[in-house]
Amino acid sequence: MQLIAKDMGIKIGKKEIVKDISILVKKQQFVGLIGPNGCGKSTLLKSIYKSLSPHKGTVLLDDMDVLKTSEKKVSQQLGVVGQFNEVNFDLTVHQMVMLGRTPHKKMLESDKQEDFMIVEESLARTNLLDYKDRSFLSLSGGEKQRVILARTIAQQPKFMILDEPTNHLDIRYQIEILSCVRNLQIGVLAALHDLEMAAHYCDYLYAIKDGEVYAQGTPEEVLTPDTVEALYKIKCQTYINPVTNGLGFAYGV
Ligand SMILES: Nc1ncnc2c1ncn2[C@@H]1O[C@H](COP(=O)(O)OP(=O)(O)OP(=O)(O)O)[C@@H](O)[C@H]1O
Repeated sequence: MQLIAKDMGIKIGKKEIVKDISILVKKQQFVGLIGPNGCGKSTLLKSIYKSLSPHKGTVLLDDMDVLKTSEKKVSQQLGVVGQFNEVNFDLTVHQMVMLGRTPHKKMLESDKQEDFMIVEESLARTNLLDYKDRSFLSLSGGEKQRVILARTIAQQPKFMILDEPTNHLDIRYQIEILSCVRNLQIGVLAALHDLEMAAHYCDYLYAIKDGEVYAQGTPEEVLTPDTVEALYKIKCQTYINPVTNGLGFAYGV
């Protein structure tokens, strides 16, 4: 599915947090949002997945007008892994991941064989098969994050929004999770802080600064020392990472 978020403007109180941003994610593209803390990435993503109302703008998933479509219909197509995933009630990991099937069910419809198979596959993809009977609340932050991703995979979305999906994850799981998402071969829009990960996984990047698009293009076009220095107000040099053969970054203040 293709996502077009056009002319998005978002105010919180009187403050304009997002000022006229347009984003395009072509079919099966992995697009990243980068930028310093507080620049408006989460706010923009929330407005795209209907958790916040923009004061202007349009969001199209193929020809579905997301802002004018019911949440249930949107969630049959759009999966979200948000930044804070705390829940107050306890469920097993298996039950949590089964919740991902909800948008595809009628009210009070019970779980079918197909749902169990999809949940099993989602647990396998996220390396969680051994955790399925564990209580969600007993898990570490990183394990919880993987369960939320498994739940979103079980939803079988055609497009995914990820807000800092690798928060809490150690380096190995950061790589595993982003590879897992990439392998889904669906359109993805993800806010990422790690620039090496962004360079490695993203086809296209939008750099956000003060609620506006400061730069956009391929990772090589956007992640130049000048742009990184302007975004984060640090010193930066890029190099070829000898392990990944991708872009590497050296930082200093
Ligand atoms: N409910 C709110 N009330 C007041 N200000 C808010 C609210 N939500 C967000 N903001 C402000 O909007 C700005 C953008 O926040 P946002 O969470 O979108 O940034 P971000 O780029 O995702 O940052 P981070 O990288 O830290 O997650 C921040 O200055 C934040 O304090």
